[in-house]
Amino acid sequence: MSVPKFFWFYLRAYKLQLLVITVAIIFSTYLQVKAPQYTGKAIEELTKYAGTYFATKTADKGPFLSVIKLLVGLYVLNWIAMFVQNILMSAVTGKSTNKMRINLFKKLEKMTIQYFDNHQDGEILSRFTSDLDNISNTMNQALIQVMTNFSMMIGVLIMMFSENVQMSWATLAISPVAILISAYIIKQAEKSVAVQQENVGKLNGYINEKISGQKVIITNGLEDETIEGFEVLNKEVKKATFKGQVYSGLLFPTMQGISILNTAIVIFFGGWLVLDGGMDKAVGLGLIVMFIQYSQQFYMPLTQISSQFSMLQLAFTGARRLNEIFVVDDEFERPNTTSINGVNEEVSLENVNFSYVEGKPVLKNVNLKAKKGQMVALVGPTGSGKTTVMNLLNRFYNVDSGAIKIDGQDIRDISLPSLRSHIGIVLQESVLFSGTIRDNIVFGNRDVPEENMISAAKQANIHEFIMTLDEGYDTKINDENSVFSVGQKQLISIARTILTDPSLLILDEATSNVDTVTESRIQKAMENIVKGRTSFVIAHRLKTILNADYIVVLNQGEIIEEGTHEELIAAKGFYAELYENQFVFE
Ligand SMILES: Nc1ncnc2c1ncn2[C@@H]1O[C@H](COP(=O)(O)OP(=O)(O)OP(=O)(O)O)[C@@H](O)[C@H]1O
Repeated sequence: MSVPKFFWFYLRAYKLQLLVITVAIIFSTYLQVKAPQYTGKAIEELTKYAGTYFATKTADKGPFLSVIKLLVGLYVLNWIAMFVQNILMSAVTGKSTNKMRINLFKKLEKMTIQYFDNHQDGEILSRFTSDLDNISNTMNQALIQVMTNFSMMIGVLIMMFSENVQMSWATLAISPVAILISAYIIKQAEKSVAVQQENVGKLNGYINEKISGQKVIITNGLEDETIEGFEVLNKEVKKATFKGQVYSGLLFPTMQGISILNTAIVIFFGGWLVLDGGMDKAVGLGLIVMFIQYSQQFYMPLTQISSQFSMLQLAFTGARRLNEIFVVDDEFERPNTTSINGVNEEVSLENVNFSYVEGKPVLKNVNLKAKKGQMVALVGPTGSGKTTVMNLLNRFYNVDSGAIKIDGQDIRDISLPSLRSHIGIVLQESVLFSGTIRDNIVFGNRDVPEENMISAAKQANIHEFIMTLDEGYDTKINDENSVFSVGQKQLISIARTILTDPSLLILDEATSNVDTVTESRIQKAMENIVKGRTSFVIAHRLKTILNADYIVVLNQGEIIEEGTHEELIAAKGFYAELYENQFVFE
């Protein structure tokens, strides 16, 4: 969608308001153009009145007062017209940008995990902040002024041509040059603004990343490097902003210069009309004075529009950047997908090949099967592709070739909502959302009875811990006093998953920062949650691996060994060696 189309998409619902705004602008322009005439008339009447009064000591104030009344009426009407413009524009801006914000968020919720993996959070966030702000500010502040100036220009054109056609053309002679020069400057400013917004996005991304990684920065003493990195990006923002400002700043004086040049042309041409064209001197002089004023009146709005251009630019760039998000592909769905009612026989990976980046295969011809109720442990060194298998099972990404099947049905033929409603996922770094523990456990399942929630928490081995908290299930997650450990967070998210009663489970065990008490709780919770469910576990603990029905060892995207623990030990291969060294894939 082009930028004008983008704006029209959001503004078309307010055609009536925009029409009223336009009429009000034309009306107030008319009043503004008219006002000098009435002011002149008032002076004229006042002079007449004063003349008569001084001569005769009596005079009629009536004509003067009626012009003054008219003038007051004119200003009041103009005030009303401007008030209507502003209030309506604020309403249209508020509503349309609100719709943009809603649509943007809705779009984010439909986008692929790939997009989030490939873009920094801050960069995405800056579309909600600076880009939307720029659009809103411009619509609120610059749009009415630009429209007013346009209408002024048209008004002046009409008046000029009704007075003298030859002189009008002389006044406009230089305007193509003015338009060409300003178009060039605007184009350059546009480029700089685009770079500026791009750089602001990158800077936001950087800040966001560093804030979330602050602990790592402090513990590794990386403060100075972090500041240096910030300064590099900040400098880029400064450079692009400056460049944009230079071009925008160039516009105003250039247009002023052209306007002065134009005045000279008008005087020269007017003089020629009188001297060589045989025009009456007094008429000619009046015409020159009139057109000098018109020339200034014509170039003034043109200059103002140009000076408002940098603001319009920011809004255009903002619209383009929002549009970039709207055109990103949604999650892939084949036509005519079906629903499933869970795993009834097995989940299988058949000749699965996958790469995040073309030419760099991450999974190579993977074949894997989990019978209903079985627990399959995925083990292997870091980067071997374990998380990728999980990403594919959940269809965060789609396989390049081969297929993942549930009961023989390709998961790409199952609708995403249906597939995901039967899959439960517990991530290594569990995410808790703001709100209470209760909110986090019943997440997305608000009508759930209290006893079900407590039962889930008991199975997840977290109920006892929650009961030791003063406010129990109503303890706020973001409360300063209740910082949960990684293990506790994982237990809460296990309770959340248990409550959704999935038939296929994907678990990534937490490895770090878990004390022994929490570790044994997690172990218990894991045993409870996998009971009776088909599950894939990225296992880091020996105990989990020993509990698995089947173990798959991945290395560089390939299955290098598979079988039960005993079988793998007997095979005396990669697994056996790691086991004997007590190095269990931590
Ligand atoms: N979003 C991504 N884009 C590009 N490459 C990726 C992406 N995610 C992972 N990879 C690459 O894919 C390979 C497998 O990664 P994966 O996360 O599946 O490994 P893993 O076995 O789960 O590792 P770990 O135990 O460290 O979590 C790695 O080489 C990794 O660099």
